Amino acid sequence: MSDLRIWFEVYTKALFRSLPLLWTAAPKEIVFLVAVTLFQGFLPALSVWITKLVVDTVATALSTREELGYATLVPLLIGWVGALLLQTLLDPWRLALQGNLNDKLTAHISLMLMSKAKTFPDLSRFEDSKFYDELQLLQEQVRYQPLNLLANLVELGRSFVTLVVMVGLLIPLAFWIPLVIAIATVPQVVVSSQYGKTIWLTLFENSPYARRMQYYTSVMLTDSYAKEIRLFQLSSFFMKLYLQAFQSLHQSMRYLRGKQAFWSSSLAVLSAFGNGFAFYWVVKKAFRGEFSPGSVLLFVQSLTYFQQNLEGFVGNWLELFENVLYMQQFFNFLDSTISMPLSIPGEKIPTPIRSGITFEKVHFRYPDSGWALKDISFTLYPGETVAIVGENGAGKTTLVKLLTRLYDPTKGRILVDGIDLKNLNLEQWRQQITGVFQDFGRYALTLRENIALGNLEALERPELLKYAIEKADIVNLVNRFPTGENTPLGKQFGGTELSGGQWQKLALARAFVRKEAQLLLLDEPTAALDPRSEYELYLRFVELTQGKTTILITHRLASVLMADRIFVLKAGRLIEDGTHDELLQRGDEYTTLWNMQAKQYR
Ligand SMILES: Nc1ncnc2c1ncn2[C@@H]1O[C@H](COP(=O)(O)OP(=O)(O)OP(=O)(O)O)[C@@H](O)[C@H]1O
Repeated sequence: MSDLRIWFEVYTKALFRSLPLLWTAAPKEIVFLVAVTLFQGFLPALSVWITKLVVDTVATALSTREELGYATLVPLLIGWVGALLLQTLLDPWRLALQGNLNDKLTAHISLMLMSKAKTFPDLSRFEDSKFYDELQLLQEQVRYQPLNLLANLVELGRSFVTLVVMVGLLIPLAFWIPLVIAIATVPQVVVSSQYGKTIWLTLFENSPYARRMQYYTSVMLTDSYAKEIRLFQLSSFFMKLYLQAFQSLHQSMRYLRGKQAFWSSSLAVLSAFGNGFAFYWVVKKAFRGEFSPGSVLLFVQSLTYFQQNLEGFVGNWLELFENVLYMQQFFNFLDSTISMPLSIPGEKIPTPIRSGITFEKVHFRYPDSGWALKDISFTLYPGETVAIVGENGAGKTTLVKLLTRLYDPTKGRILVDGIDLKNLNLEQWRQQITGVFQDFGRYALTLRENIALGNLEALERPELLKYAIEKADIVNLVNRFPTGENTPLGKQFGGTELSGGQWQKLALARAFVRKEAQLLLLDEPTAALDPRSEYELYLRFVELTQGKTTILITHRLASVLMADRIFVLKAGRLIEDGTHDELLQRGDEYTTLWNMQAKQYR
């Protein structure tokens, strides 16, 4: 019982928190929707009442053998047709209002989701699969859950109005009739609500399956995988995986939905008995002449409306349940604390950095994983270029993630001119960094915007854009397009598709457009470039990195010759540190790697 009470409290809290939030999204549409729907709630009662009047007038005329005059009939006819017409006329307007409301609610909630996501400064949330599952579910259902919450609430209101008016019509005949029918319906409401809750929670628990289904669909239906799917003939394989995930999800849902339907339909029999009994009672009374024919008609119609609206009421109540649970999950997301402690406003960034960036016994492990970095200590001196080499999985990219504070070290510290990175203002720190990640973005925007993402000022400063274009050596590429910098890129919205290497050059331009950054991070920046482009880029390397502290991660050892120092990482440890010549003289890991590559060229 106390469990039920807690549940009820959580539910009502989420409901009442949702209302002001939805209200701010579209107050005008909500007012109109409520007004139209509630007004529609009165209309059935109006037509039932007019029908009764018509029947009674006809019956009296028949018994007294009087002529029915137009003066009596026409107002009744107008009233009856008017009520019917209003109901039909208002429906399209209600639908149009709901459409507009849905657009606004979806945009409002989606923006709130994005605003919250913006407050996560690190990557840990996005790499936590449970959290990611929940976020996906919220995002998928944003198009209908908030709207349905309002629609169901308003419908509840409408059904309630109709119910109250029908009760008003029924009570003069027999006060106990609505009471009996309502009581017979209560068990159905309670049981259905319980199942509604269980079904939603099960859906939530099973969201990894739902996400897998979505993933397999995207593998089959998007262009990113189209080549391999066809070459390796993988369609059936992915469809099988999809079916497996579907069956796991569907099995538990089907069972619960079946149970819910069984109990709801069984309990519906109870309310049918209530109705049947009331019907028998009224017809008997009419036979005895205690009720007029109009009253019998009024009774039968009111009872039908009463029953229909009661069912509608229960249905809306159940759906509302699911909608509120969605909103509750949404609020859980909004209330989730940020995963990284931030120093606000934080200490100012030394400009320029004078003594350097120091890693002091830094250890790092990803959540639920082993150590990715162990006991790393070094200093990056201002203006120097350090190349980091090492096998796949050695920890090179992780090191860059710590430097950009996409994660904090698990143990140890990173110091910038002696100040702990955690105490610096994060936003300002990131403004000091530029670079190219291994998995750089390919945005479906114009070429100009793709570059300016590195420094949005460039949208208004053509000279800055020109500077980045020249530095990344893409003047010819830009000039090749008739629309130049304004050429839309990416296939998503019908833009021009670039080659892998051209995209990478664009990513380099994006890095260079952040001209004032002190730190340049290049994680495999030439992996997709042709030998000539790569050669030309490295020829200008000194000029490109002028005035910046640079970290270059690369597997092509020829390019590390540009570096002042080379770090060799192995299984998360920094095992060697020195110039190319020093490391070759030492004859350890670096020498082995160097000789392996040199042999290939020979
Ligand atoms: N998001 C993550 N969650 C858990 N483990 C991760 C994550 N990213 C990387 N790792 C693990 O951390 C280790 C270091 O990975 P990292 O990406 O830093 O290697 P790398 O040296 O950059 O490799 P590569 O040369 O292949 O790019 C690897 O064992 C990897 O499996």
